[in-house]
Amino acid sequence: MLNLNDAALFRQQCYIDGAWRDADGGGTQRVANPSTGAALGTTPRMGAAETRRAIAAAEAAWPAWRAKTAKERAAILRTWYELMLAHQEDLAALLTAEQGKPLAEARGEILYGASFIEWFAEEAKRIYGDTIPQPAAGRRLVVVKQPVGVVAAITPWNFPNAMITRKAGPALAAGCTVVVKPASQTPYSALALAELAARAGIPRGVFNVVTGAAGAIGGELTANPAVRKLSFTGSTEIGRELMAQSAATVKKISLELGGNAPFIVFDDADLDAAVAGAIASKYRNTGQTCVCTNRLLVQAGIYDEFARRLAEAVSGLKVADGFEPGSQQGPLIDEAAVAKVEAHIGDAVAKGARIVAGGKRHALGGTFFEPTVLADVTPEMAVAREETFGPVAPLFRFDTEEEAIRLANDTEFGLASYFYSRDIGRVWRVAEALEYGMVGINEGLISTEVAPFGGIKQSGLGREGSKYGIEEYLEVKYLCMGGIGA
Ligand SMILES: NC(=O)C1=CN([C@@H]2O[C@H](COP(=O)(O)OP(=O)(O)OC[C@H]3O[C@@H](n4cnc5c(N)ncnc54)[C@H](OP(=O)(O)O)[C@@H]3O)[C@@H](O)[C@H]2O)C=CC1
Ligand SMILES: O=C(O)[C@H](O)CS(=O)(=O)O
Repeated sequence: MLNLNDAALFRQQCYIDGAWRDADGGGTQRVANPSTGAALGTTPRMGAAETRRAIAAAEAAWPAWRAKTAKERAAILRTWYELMLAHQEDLAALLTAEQGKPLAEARGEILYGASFIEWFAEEAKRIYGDTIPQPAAGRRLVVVKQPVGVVAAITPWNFPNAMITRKAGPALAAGCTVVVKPASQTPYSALALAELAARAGIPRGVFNVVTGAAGAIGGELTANPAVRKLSFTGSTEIGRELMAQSAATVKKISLELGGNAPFIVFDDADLDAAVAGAIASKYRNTGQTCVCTNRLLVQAGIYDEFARRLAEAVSGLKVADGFEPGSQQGPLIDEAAVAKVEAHIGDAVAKGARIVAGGKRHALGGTFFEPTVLADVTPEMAVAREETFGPVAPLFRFDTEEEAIRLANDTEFGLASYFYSRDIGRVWRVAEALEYGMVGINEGLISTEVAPFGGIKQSGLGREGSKYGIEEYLEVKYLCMGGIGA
């Protein structure tokens, strides 16, 4: 069981209108540790009725929350941030227990998640408008920005803390109120955030967490006209559905969806740096991030040496329960994730790829999997088109810069991309030619609260973090004042 310093952070009820609630019918859903399969506890299996009440609470809380000054909201958010830091160990333990990632990564996620609250506490005070030179005498034109209203946030299991704060931070800073539906596999991080929100002085109804039947909850969140904004992070498939469901009430929408990140290594790259970057980009969270490298495109002249060095480094990664000291690769989230990894490896090998590291379920059993490197991978293989979302690094070979760019862009996704080169001309040519929302240049880890995170094409809409992120939660209002005389 969990040994938290502050047991009150482990919550098995939903948080609605400032109170801890069970589902109307008392239904619950089991939450398990993906490493051991052991039950951690349950959370309420709520549906449309409870969600309606959460939305009503958020709507009722909105006028008072938006009426606070930016400085007042900033101070409360800052307190929430400081509480997250003070409880980092407990939040990290909850996260590793329910999601499986190594404790070191979970601690990092808590800091990353908290950084969005810190950042947007500051941004709250910088929501500026405009004055516009009047086009006609006697008028004055002004632009102001106002909060969009009640926000629905639906978040995935792979970053159960940071994907919530990356939405709630700007939303609350802008003066909006929020209803969160976390992933059913990882609800406890969200509920702990609600407990700390209450302690921080975030008023009842401003921040709500509902767990349960995704379709029913999502159906209410997307259909209820009181919800004016939907922010979703998860698969492209579900993102499309939610976008369609939101159309009837014309909601503002932000989507952070799937990816198929290329990682290009040119022959002028620093190979040690490229190997380190590939490890960081590919195997973080056991390959379960939307910005993980999904395809490695390696120039022919250095292909064999890069493959050798990468296979050697990957073979040294420690696969272990997230709580085991030194663990670098935790379990995959569930059996379906393992099945997808096995299917991608099987398809590639059947079509001529070679396994140069790993390649099968780990001896630990369960959903642990050997970190894997595949060589001689070609565009006909499933790994070229589908997001593996697991610890598999498929190596494709290319000859020319033009070929690398064509291969890299040959996907409906456009979230993150990476390349390694020390040629300044090539760096600018390739960075400008890649059709992605984000480009790592000689860097494998690029996510930060200060930069705009997001994709193009079918990887999503909008940006999270940075000065751009708060715009997603604001409406622009134009004031035209007449009758002012000469
Ligand atoms: N671009 C990005 O930043 C990210 C993208 N992803 C992508 O998401 C996928 C893996 O994450 P995963 O969590 O499985 O994605 P899913 O899209 O299955 O789930 C994401 C969230 O959506 C909820 N959900 C599922 N179906 C519905 C529905 N019909 N109506 C409303 N909500 C619904 C889930 O609830 P429940 O858990 O109850 O099913 C969960 O909270 C990968 O493709 C990955 O690339 C993941 C993280 C970040
Ligand atoms: O959910 C994800 O995969 C995150 O968006 C990736 S990151 O922001 O932690 O890099």
